Parts: sequence; structure tokens; C-alpha cells
Amino acid sequence: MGSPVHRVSLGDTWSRQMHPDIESERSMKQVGEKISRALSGDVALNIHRVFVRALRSLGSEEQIAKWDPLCKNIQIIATYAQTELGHGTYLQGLETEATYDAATQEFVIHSPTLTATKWWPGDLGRSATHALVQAQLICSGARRGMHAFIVPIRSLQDHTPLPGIIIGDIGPKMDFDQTDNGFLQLNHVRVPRENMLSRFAQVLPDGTYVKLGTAQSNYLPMVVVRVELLSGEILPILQKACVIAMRYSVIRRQSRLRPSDPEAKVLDYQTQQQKLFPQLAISYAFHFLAVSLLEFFQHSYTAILNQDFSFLPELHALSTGMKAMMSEFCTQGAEMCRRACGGHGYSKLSGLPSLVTKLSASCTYEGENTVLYLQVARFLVKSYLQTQMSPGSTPQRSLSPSVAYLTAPDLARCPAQRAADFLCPELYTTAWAHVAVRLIKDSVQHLQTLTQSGADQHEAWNQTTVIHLQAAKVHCYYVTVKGFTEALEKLENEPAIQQVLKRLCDLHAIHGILTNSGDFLHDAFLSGAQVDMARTAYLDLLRLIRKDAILLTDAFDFTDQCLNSALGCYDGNVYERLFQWAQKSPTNTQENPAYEEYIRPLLQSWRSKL
Ligand SMILES: CCCCCCC/C=C/C(=O)SCCNC(=O)CCNC(=O)[C@H](O)C(C)(C)COP(=O)(O)OP(=O)(O)OC[C@H]1O[C@@H](n2cnc3c(N)ncnc32)[C@H](O)[C@@H]1OP(=O)(O)O
Ligand SMILES: Cc1cc2nc3c(=O)[nH]c(=O)nc-3n(C[C@H](O)[C@H](O)[C@H](O)COP(=O)(O)OP(=O)(O)OC[C@H]3O[C@@H](n4cnc5c(N)ncnc54)[C@H](O)[C@@H]3O)c2cc1C
Repeated sequence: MGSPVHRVSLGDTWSRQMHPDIESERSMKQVGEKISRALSGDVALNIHRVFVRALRSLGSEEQIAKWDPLCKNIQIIATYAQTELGHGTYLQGLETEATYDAATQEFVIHSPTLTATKWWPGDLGRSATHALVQAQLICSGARRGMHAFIVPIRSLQDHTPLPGIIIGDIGPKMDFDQTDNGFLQLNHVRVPRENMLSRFAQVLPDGTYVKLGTAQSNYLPMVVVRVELLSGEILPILQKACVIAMRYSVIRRQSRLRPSDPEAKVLDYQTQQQKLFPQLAISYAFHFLAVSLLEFFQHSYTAILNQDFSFLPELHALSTGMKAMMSEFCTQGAEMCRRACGGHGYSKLSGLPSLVTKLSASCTYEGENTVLYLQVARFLVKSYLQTQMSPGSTPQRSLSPSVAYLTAPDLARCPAQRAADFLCPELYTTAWAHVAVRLIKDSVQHLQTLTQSGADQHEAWNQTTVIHLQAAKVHCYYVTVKGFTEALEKLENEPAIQQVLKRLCDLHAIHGILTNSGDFLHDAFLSGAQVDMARTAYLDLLRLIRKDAILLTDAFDFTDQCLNSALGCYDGNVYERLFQWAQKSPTNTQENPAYEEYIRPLLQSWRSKL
């Protein structure tokens, strides 16, 4: 971990004295340093731009050898242009066309309608010189579905749009002001045959179409980016929010626990702990899950690139489920951290509002969350039906490991007899698996009831998607609980940090049980008394985690510059920074433009009436 002196924001003009309230929280600093090293096992890849990932997923070796160095050396600036004005989710509905012309061995890329306009791609508005355009391939008189084409869009000489290209910025957004998301219309733009990325499909010079992968091979870049977004983009934002809110909560003193006491650190209030500690716990759960998913991804991705697609269904289900869950929970968690900082949390100087608005976008980009959860549901239904096949029926691929619980022994009742029983990873993992199985089974039964009563399968699916969504969300929560417990098992040689992290794992599992207690009470798996036991264990965990809270957030090892927050600096000098940074606000360094035009005339008119 860097020394404190390297953490204080540059340009601070007061003493570097550590605030005593935060210094007193770091008595066990070496535990925090050990935890930080455990987290450094994170294999988060740097999030290359989406284009580079798509090129490496869909391009032939020759195409990668040609275009990758041009990207790396910034000889071109490339964007990933898939979403259109009229379609983002439904890829089969994309309208941009790529029609093969055998006479010239070129593709003619065209936007046939207004809604075919590419809309949203990052860097497209003003920066990109090339676009990876996802378009419906038309060759040998047939439509072949979505394929990827590299299309030059701006001159490398003077950056002006090339012939047939209408391009610009889509206008102001909720955040990401630094990114020029743009629009692109293509008017019969010709590119050579070699510009169709051809790892999984080729068009021969005479227009013959050769499929080398599956129907969904060209969806691979989305799987890659979803996995990398988790630890590369989404999770660090929640971790930063936790650091800021936790440090502020040991500096902020407000009200008294007892009339005779000094004002209390707000983190000593149980309700403040209940706001922040579940966010801290889930950020650790997501960390360990992202690490294990990345390992699974790297293994699967290598196989897929070698035309072995056996891992793809589970990889697709895991990547969509974790992207949906992490973006949803991280967005909610960052907002909770912001609210836990009171008025100063609403100040942009806290750094928290922009974390919330940035995370909010992650619920939409790279796949809208509901749509992705329903992809998980589709996988769960298929997996459940697989377990119901009669033993002698046609051989099926083995059940994917992430749904092995579908065939594990199930308990009808939770065996917990006292609060401490809820601190047992096996007990709460089994509890989560029980509810997941029940909801998946319920969703399948509702679907089958409708189809057996004569409903069209697509209508039956639509009429049961709310139930499927609930099952998918519980499955994803189960995956995070199981992933966290498995990560803890690997820390057996570090008992000190294993104990500290186990409390977070316990809290994460029980927090989910208490906030979804209806799902556990529904079939009497838990009794009301057992929910009370779980709450007792939960409240005691809050008390125990309190003493490690600062160490657990220091362990994320963000510098002050990275946090960019007057509330979250390592030394805790919150008020000095707020005051100093506020004085730097442009409105404080300029003449008040409203005075001459509005305020003075107003005051004068009032004075003249006195
Ligand atoms: C600083 C911040 C940086 C942020 C950078 C963010 C940049 C953002 C970039 C973008 O947003 S790029 C655009 C992203 N767009 C999407 O993610 C689109 C989402 N839509 C889809 O993924 C698909 O259209 C769909 C929703 C999955 C539906 O697909 P489709 O309608 O074609 O088929 P289905 O009938 O649903 O499924 C058929 C079959 O295909 C399987 N499948 C679907 N997707 C994938 C995939 N990605 N990989 C592998 N397999 C996939 C699906 O499971 C079905 O399989 P079976 O069940 O039939 O076996
Ligand atoms: C900040 C940002 C950056 C982006 N960057 C890029 C980029 O670089 N390149 C790129 O190509 N795209 C990019 N996008 C676009 C993004 O990928 C799409 O917006 C996203 O895939 C969602 O698609 P959509 O906008 O069509 O939403 P829609 O699908 O229209 O969603 C609207 C509503 O319809 C619901 N819905 C849609 N389909 C179904 C269904 N089958 N079942 C149930 N409900 C459904 C959704 O749940 C949602 O509630 C970006 C978007 C954002 C916000």
C-alpha cells in the first residue's frame, strides 16, 4: 500500500496531519494490508475499448495482425457500432445492411431507414476514424444475420467524414460527458471483402457463404466485454463509493449516543452501519466472483476461439447474470453510500454523484439488465428441464456447474436452532439454493401450465417473464454467496483475514435473506422465529464489522487522486478540503454576472420605493 503522504491530494495547502478520528480506526493496519494483498489476486484485465475486444473475438488471425497494431499505435481510432436508433437489444432487428457485390468483391454497407442510423457508439461523435459496424449480411441472395465489418468513416488526412458517411454527436447525456457517443448513417459505402471479420464466417470471392461457428458466434464480443466490465469498470465504482462514505462516516460527528457523551461518529449508529456494511460486503462478494468468472472466461474463451462452443451457454448465462446483478446492486449501493453522507454527499465535491450516474449507465449499456436476466432465466429453464428428462432419454450434455444445485439434496426445512447457526456458510448457501430451486421449478410449472392449456409458447413465455425474472435474480444472488464462501476456503492459511472476510460473507448472505425473507418463508423453509434468529446474527455482525470498516475499505488501495473526493481522502481532513475546494469553484473566482443585470436594478427599485 502506498504511504499516506502519497495519498493526500496534490495542492493541499494545510498540514498533512492525519485526522485523529480516522487515525484511531487504523490500529490494525497490517490486517488491512494483508487483505489488500489478497485482493491484488484480482486478474481484472484492462478494459480495452470494445472495438479491440470485438476484433480479437471475431477477426481471423490475419485481420487481427492487420488492425490490432493500428489501434495500439493510435494510427486509427475505432468504435464499436452495433446499436441503432431503432434497435439496441433485439439484434435480429438491426437494419443496417451489408450486401456482397461479387463483381467487385466488396460489401455495400447501407442504412436503409432512419431507424437504421447507428446511435450511441462511444467515440463515434467526433473522434473515431473507423467503425466496427454490425450489419445484416446479404450474400448469394440470402440474409445471413448479424456480422461485423470494419468501415473507414473519417479521413486519416483531415478527419472529415468520408463519402457516404453522415456522422455526429447524439447530444447531452446523464453522464459520460467526456465520451462523444455518436450517430452514423451509411449511404452505400463500399468496403473490400477482407473487411468482414471472418473467424466464424466467410464470404468467398464468388459470394459463397461459409459458416464456421454457431448462430451466436458473432455475439461473442458482448460476452467478452460483459465479463471485463465487471472488475474493470463496474465494481471499482462501488468500491470507491464505499471508501468515501466509510471514511466520511468516521469523521462526521453528529448528535450524541448518550446526553453525557461527545457527539458520535455517525458510523457508530447501527442504522449507518446497516446502510454501508452490506455495500462493503457485496463489493467483496463481487470481487471474488469476478475473479473466478474471469478464470472461467479465459478457459472458455480459448476453447471458443478454437471452435469448441461447449462452454458458451454457461459463459453466456454467467456473464449476463453477473453483469445485470453487479450493475444493479452497485448502482443501488453507490446511491446508498451517497445518501449516507447527508448534504455533503449531494455535493459534487464528494465525488459520489458522478459515481452514481456513471454506474447507472451500466444497467443499460452492454445489454439492458432485464433482457440479460431473462437470458439467465432461459438458461435456468433449459437446465431444469434437463434434470427432469427420464434417465433412458437421449443423452444430454452434463448439467452446467453453476446449476449443479438443481440436482443436489434439498432440505424442506432450515435446521437452524439459534442465531449462531446462521453464521454457517453451508447453512445459508443451502438456504439460497433451496429458494432458487423452488422459484425455477415454479417458473417452469407456470410456463408449462400455459403451454399445456394451449397458449402459444412465445405468449406463454411473455406471460411468465416476471416469475422467470425473480428466479434469475435469486439464482444470481446464490452464485455470489457460493462464490464468496469458496473464496474464503482458499484463505485457510490466513486465519486473521479469513475471519474478517467471513463476517462480510455472512453479512452478505443474511442481508439477502432478510431483504427477501418472503421467499424463504413462502414454503416454511424458514419460520418467523428463524428469521428473527437471522436478524440477531445480522445485527451482531454489524457490531463486529464496525471495528474493521476502515481497514476493509483502505484495502481497496485507491489513491486520493483516484477517489477525487473531499470526503474520502486518506487523511480525513474533510472540512478543510470542502472549504478549500469550494473556494476554487469558478463562480467564486468570477464577477457575479447577475449583479449588474438583475440584482442591482432590483435592489435599486426596492430602495426607490422606501
Ligand atoms: C467507461 C465506461 C465504459 C463502458 C463501455 C460500454 C460500451 C457499451 C457498448 C455496448 O453497449 S455494445 C452493444 C451491446 N448490446 C447488447 O448487449 C445487445 C443485447 N442483446 C442481446 O444480447 C441479444 O439480442 C439477446 C437479448 C440475447 C437476444 O438475442 P436473440 O434475439 O438473437 O436470441 P434469443 O432467442 O434470445 O437467443 C437465441 C440463442 O442465442 C443465445 N445467445 C444470445 N446471446 C448470446 C451471447 N451473447 N453469447 C452466446 N449465446 C447467446 C441464447 O442463449 C439462445 O440460445 P438457446 O437458448 O437457443 O440455446
Ligand atoms: C452510456 C452508453 C454507452 C453505450 N455505448 C455503446 C457502444 O459503444 N456501442 C453500441 O453499439 N451501443 C452502445 N450503447 C447502446 C446500448 O448497448 C443499448 O442502449 C442497450 O443495449 C439497450 O438497448 P436499447 O437502448 O434498445 O433498450 P431497449 O431494449 O429498447 O430497452 C427499453 C425497455 O424495453 C425492455 N425490453 C426490450 N426487449 C425486451 C424483451 N425481449 N423482453 C422484455 N423487455 C424488453 C427493456 O427491459 C427496457 O426496459 C450505449 C448505451 C449507453 C447508455
